[in-house]
Amino acid sequence: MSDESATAQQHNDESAPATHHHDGEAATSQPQNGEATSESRAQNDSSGEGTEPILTAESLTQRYGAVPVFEDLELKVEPGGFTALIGPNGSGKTTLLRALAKLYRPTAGRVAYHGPSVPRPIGYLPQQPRFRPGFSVQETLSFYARLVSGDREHATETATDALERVGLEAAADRPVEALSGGMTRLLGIAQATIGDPPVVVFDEPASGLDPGMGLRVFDVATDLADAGTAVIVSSHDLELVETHADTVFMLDSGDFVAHGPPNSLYAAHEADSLLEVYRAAISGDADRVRVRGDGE
Ligand SMILES: Nc1ncnc2c1ncn2[C@@H]1O[C@H](COP(=O)(O)OP(=O)(O)OP(=O)(O)O)[C@@H](O)[C@H]1O
Repeated sequence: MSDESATAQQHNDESAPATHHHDGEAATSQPQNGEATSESRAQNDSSGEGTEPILTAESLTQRYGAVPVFEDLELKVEPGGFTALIGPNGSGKTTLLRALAKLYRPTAGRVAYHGPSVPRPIGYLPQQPRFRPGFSVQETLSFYARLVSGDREHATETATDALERVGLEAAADRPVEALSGGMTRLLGIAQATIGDPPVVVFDEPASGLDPGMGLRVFDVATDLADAGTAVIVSSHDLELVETHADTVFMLDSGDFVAHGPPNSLYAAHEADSLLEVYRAAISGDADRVRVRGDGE
């Protein structure tokens, strides 16, 4: 299967059509306020103080030719934490998330998974999930379930559980090519959680979604974190991030320019919102996309 979101083990082509993929209409989504959930969770500081990390990046460096995307990044992710990665377009979020999902070998440094030995340690939602047309939502997820566990008998049940997790069960029989963008992303999230990986990495899961659906997606991620999964999410929606994330990493010019729980970041930057922190911490002209290697 070519979908990188499948087993998160050394796949390289995120955009390659997989054996299955998606598009969808939202099933009923009743947005919940993720803030209370986030607050009720322990404040996990991904600096790793006090809790054993489940995923670490050490001296992580990625270059394309001579052009660096990031250099010597250090990162620790704890079980049950909601970690958000934010930063300007082109700052390297997708590149970093794919490294964290162990989908490619970085130029230097390493990503290490320290969790339990399971068939699927890390689930991954690509920025633009695609599924092979001609299959229904249920068939698509059943396929992934068989792929991850090798268990044909329980594949349907596993697929149904994953669909219910994202509220997409009403679309179970719909062909994946007949799903809306939001439904497709929900299917991608369901796919990424097949096999209950201890770590999930979601690349811009709320991108292109209406506000209710975006909130729903972040609430699903919060539920996963509450259940003990280490959740790593990139997003440009700073409001969703500040109401859901335990820890924020702000990536800019190849470095983490801010890192910590939202409240700590407000205090450190004398800010009242993540947007204010973002404006204070991110360098340069906010009106222009900075292209790495172009004058940097
Ligand atoms: N395969 C590649 N070859 C060369 N350069 C690449 C490649 N993939 C990414 N880059 C460059 O690496 C930088 C980081 O890209 P990346 O997609 O990781 O950024 P991002 O923060 O996810 O951006 P966005 O918020 O726009 O999705 C960009 O300058 C991009 O052009």
